[in-house]
Amino acid sequence: MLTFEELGLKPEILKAILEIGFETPTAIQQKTIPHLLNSKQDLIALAQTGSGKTAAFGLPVINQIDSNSKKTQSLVLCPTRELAIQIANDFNAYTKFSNRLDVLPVYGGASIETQIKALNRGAQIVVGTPGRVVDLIKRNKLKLEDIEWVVLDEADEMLNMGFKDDLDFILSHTPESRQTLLFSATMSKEVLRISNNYMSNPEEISSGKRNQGADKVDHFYYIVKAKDKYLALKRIADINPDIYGIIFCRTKRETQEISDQLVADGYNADCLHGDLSQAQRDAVMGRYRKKHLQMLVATDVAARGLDVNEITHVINYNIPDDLETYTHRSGRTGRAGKAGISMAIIGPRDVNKIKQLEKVLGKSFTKADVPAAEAVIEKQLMSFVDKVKSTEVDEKQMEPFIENIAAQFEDLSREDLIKKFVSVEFNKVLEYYKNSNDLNQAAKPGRDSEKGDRRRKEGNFNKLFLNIGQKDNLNAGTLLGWINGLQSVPNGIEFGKIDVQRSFTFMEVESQHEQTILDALNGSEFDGRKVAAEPKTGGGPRKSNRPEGKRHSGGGSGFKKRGGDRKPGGRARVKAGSGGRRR
Ligand SMILES: Nc1ncnc2c1ncn2[C@@H]1O[C@H](COP(=O)(O)OP(=O)(O)OP(=O)(O)O)[C@@H](O)[C@H]1O
Repeated sequence: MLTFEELGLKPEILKAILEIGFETPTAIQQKTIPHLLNSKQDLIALAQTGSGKTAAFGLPVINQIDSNSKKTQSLVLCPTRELAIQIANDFNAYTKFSNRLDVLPVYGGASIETQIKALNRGAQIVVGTPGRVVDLIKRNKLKLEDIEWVVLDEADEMLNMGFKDDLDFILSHTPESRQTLLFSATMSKEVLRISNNYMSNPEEISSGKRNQGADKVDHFYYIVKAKDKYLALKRIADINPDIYGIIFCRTKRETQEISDQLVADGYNADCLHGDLSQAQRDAVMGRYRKKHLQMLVATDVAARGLDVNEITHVINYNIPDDLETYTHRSGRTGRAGKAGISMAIIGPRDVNKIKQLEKVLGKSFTKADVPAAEAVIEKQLMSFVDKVKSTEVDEKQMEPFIENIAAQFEDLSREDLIKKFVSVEFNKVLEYYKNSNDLNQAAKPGRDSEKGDRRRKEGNFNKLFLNIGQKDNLNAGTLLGWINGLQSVPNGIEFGKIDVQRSFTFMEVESQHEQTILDALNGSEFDGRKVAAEPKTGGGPRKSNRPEGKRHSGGGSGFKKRGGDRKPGGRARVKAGSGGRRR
């Protein structure tokens, strides 16, 4: 294995690497550094999450920057401002001993004037998000005519976020002679599209198997009813008192809701998503990186590529449909050769998705049981005992009071005293778990199962039309999860084929339960949108004969997807996280 010295990096960079603490180059660095130092050929580099891709492009690019010129020579594009800041910070560490070399992060939500001033002073390397980079080019403040290296980091996510036009615009302002580098953990259709559109005859370098997740991550899944997902999340958090985790949710709204509920229940959590201001996002990331926050609830976009040390758990609050998303999520743990745990909380019909992930990732997932109340209580108690044992006593401060305190407890035996002290901390936990149920569910056949097919063939299914679709962040899995979580939907209803289109959905339901499902769906809300459902009678969506939102008799009108809304009659709906405050 080659050392950093043997790879041909400059002494000032080697000194910086030594100070950072990198001992040997990672597998992808072994391959990309010599290529980039010796060739101008475009490069696609694929390596698993957490394998050191930032240094794999950063070190060789920095090594070749002409620090005698103040012109911008390298542009790194990435999808989010957190990532831009992170990459710029990493580059600053690599350039610590390189004189006159400036790295500037540019991203939206922060003062453009400050960024323009810094650009006027000159920065050889600019790391930015596409929108802000376009803005700076249009204002003629960011000049790209001397760019030699363009790096596209998390390029697929940039396309997913709709930055295609921005990328076209930016790259059309860079010289043809530039070297374009694309770094990704996954080889997706988007990555291919980018290489076709923006790269010429790229060399492909990969380390490890394509699309493979981080090596040392163990994968687990829990099967629970949709309405119990939040309770399961709390139990997972409670049985891991030292958790330092990321919880991934589907939408900004869900991210905010779960985070709010966790905070209300006494957990040390906060959220990261695109509706927060720059200042809020910076504050959250700052607290999380310093470990002042134990749980970060995040959207996929906001947390893409984040490198936070020693994340213990990645929790998928729902299982994503595509492999790329799962790989990027689970890759927030198990970084730089460390171990990590990735968990998915899934519905009874989602097991087939786990099987698919197992196949493509080449890793097996272990089915785990949501811990029972007794186990959680024991774990919490023992963790408390450990904390008490390791707490340092400030004898000097304590001294004036101890005699008095001891006198107060004179009548209590040692055992009673312990019980009382522990109860101060634990009565709420014990109360919360007193009547708790087993949350575990057995796997049920997925919607494409043989049984489903057979029943469909037997003609037991009716087709429904729903006015929600992909643009409401819906897919078949989330639809089933949501419906199964509605209180008025009894267990055991079979669903057949589900066809989610952009703005509407067809779904099959057992004929004898058609009305139950229509009643439950009509008037309910999915992700803020009022749902209308009706039987599909041949030839396309049927025109509604009811005013929008008017419900069938006997159904639950106006109830929302989650979160303590009340049904008519005043009875509280099962609130995710019901059971009272934990602390
Ligand atoms: N040669 C090395 N030796 C030890 N640690 C390293 C080395 N190179 C990088 N690292 C560390 O590994 C971690 C992951 O690196 P980085 O963030 O570049 O991963 P990545 O491959 O870009 O991951 P992702 O695909 O998730 O964005 C960082 O904390 C980084 O400091």
